[in-house]
Amino acid sequence: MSPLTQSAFLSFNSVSKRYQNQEILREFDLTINDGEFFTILGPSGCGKTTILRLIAGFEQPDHGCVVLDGQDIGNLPAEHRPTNTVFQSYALFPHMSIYDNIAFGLKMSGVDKAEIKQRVHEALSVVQLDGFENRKPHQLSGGQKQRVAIARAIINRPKVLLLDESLSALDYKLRQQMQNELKRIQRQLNITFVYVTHDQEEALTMSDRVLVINNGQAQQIGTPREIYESPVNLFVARFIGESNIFKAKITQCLDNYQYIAEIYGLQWKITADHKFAVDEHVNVILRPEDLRVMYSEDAPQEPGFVGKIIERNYTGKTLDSVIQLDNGHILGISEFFNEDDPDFDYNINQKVWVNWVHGWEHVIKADER
Ligand SMILES: Nc1ncnc2c1ncn2[C@@H]1O[C@H](COP(=O)(O)OP(=O)(O)OP(=O)(O)O)[C@@H](O)[C@H]1O
Repeated sequence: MSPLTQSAFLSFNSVSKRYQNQEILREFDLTINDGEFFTILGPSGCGKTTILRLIAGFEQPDHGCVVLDGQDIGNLPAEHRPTNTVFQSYALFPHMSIYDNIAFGLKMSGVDKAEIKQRVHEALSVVQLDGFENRKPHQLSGGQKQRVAIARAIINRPKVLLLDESLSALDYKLRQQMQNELKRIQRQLNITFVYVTHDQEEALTMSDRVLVINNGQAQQIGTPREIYESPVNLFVARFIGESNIFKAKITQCLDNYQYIAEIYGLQWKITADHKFAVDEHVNVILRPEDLRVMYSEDAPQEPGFVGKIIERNYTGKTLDSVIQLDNGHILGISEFFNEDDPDFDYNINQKVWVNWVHGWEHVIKADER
């Protein structure tokens, strides 16, 4: 099902929450759709885990309500909510077999043995750990422990699975594998996943939609592409990926949201999705891969910034350079190697000329921080 056809399933309606003197959320609104992979992304301490704990029932709102599948769950104890949480620490019982770890919740609820057996095997199959039931947690790798934690969390068929920085204990390669695994599991089970992370790459890779939050305030909610390509403010632009932010002034309004803007003394044609007026100040945001660089001696007769290479890093797929413009500004550039020029490189201090592909810029008001 595409996210566009899904309906509101979990919502925060004007929720406020404070701990002692610290206000974490104020009149916070949020809508999560049925069956979507929704990620809450923000810096440390911004309130991500608090949102998850409010859904799980480990915390109660001071004001406002949390509605799940049409029901206000504010007064429902955690153990009666149709939610389950996967913690970063796995929280497995070390002395129990994998089978008993996964069966634990069902045994406690008095489910009969034959059904437990069937459901444990189903859950192990979903996380692709068939045959591991007799091992103990210490006989598993980090990734396998994480799968057991997921199997345990899905065994009682929650409507919402909450995942708190669930992959951050894994090394880079394993984390990438588990990102694909989580997406596969979510699609297979078709339940709503709410995933909390401070890792923007993880958020972009896995999610149907992402909430970017800072200081308890929603900054932007959108698909990974919307968040990356059309950040609504400078916080989102800086938090998601790398950004080159040019301070600009509108000098002429053309048709169809096109403008001439002055940046560092040069006039540039820019396209925006807002109306701006002459003399208005804006920020023009360009990602490192949006900029074009040429050796100075090859520069065409077009407007361009001039500067020199002060750093160049080979990453395998790209050459990432830092350029200092003659006016002192610093730009980050990322260029993909391609068939025409598979070995291009720069020397430190090499003089270069920089511009960008017209239309790839993203323009926001100067006061949107
Ligand atoms: N039980 C508590 N009592 C008092 N303050 C708390 C409590 N739990 C969280 N806080 C504070 O609330 C703020 C938000 O915490 P929260 O755990 O929601 O942030 P987070 O975005 O998940 O951070 P991180 O990415 O570091 O886990 C932090 O300043 C934290 O210190």
